[in-house]
Amino acid sequence: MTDASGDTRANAIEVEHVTLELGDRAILDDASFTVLKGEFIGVLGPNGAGKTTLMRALLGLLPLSSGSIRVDGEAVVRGNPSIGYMPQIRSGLAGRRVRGRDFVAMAADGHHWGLPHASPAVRADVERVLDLVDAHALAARPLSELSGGERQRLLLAQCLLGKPKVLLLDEPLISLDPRHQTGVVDLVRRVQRELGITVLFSAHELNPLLNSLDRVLYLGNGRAALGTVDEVITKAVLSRLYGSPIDVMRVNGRIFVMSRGVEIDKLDHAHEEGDEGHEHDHEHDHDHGHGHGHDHKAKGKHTHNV
Ligand SMILES: Nc1ncnc2c1ncn2[C@@H]1O[C@H](COP(=O)(O)OP(=O)(O)OP(=O)(O)O)[C@@H](O)[C@H]1O
Repeated sequence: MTDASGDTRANAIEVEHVTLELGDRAILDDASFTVLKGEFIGVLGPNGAGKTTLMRALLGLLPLSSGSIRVDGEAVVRGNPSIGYMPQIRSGLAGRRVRGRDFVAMAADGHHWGLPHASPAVRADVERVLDLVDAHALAARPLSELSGGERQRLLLAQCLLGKPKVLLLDEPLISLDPRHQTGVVDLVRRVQRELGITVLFSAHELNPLLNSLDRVLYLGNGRAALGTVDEVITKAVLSRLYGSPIDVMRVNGRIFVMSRGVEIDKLDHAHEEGDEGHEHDHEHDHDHGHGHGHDHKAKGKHTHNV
């Protein structure tokens, strides 16, 4: 967003006419939107809509077919210290004996072997982030003894190393029960406000985020819509993004997005529950090679802040 004087300093992420293609498919097609500094954005959309792909583009891991992206005023670049990234991980950590504190330290730049080899500056940063997420009690325990919610707390601590200005959190709620989901969302919201940073938090369900998010970025059909819940979670906008008729129902403060009478979250993600074969384990430099079997064809022109 540019004000009358052309000042863009309040912008955390500027996406301008971006097209992102994987294989012969346009995941985003001429999408434009602007996230402001200090916003908590819920990133939603059907399976395969491109939530992970967008994050990878922001990290400079995926070339843009066209358009431009700026993060904190700068063109995207690999290894951008302004960005903290939590990849979508749903397994692999539970079996690890590494202690929480060492696990956090392993994410510090150049300190893949944990605390014993870390510099005083890294050690201090590890303590700072453990404090931020209130994880000192977890720091001495092995990951294998922690709950999913507690491991998420340490993953968040890792993302906060180096004082990033933007956090990209890819589906942190996956595999968590509703109580732990609420705990993770509340924690991210608290830390985000405390530090005044910008958060993109992807999820396949809107309701756990409803009380925390400032705006929603909804992806689908090659398009993106960014706005408040009331602006985006509507029959008109979602029908456009899904490419088929969508109904939106509000019941007791919760919102249900329905397609032909069935809740769409359940349709889209039913196969994920306990589906070991579908797991993602994204590392910064790994290819994102899983397939979903959805056919998203970009149609027409798209996306803007609504
Ligand atoms: N290397 C690739 N080549 C072709 N298509 C790909 C490649 N990597 C991913 N895709 C496809 O691109 C689409 C976007 O995937 P992405 O993981 O970004 O979606 P998502 O919104 O994060 O989905 P989910 O909710 O399942 O995590 C998917 O349909 C995926 O199968």
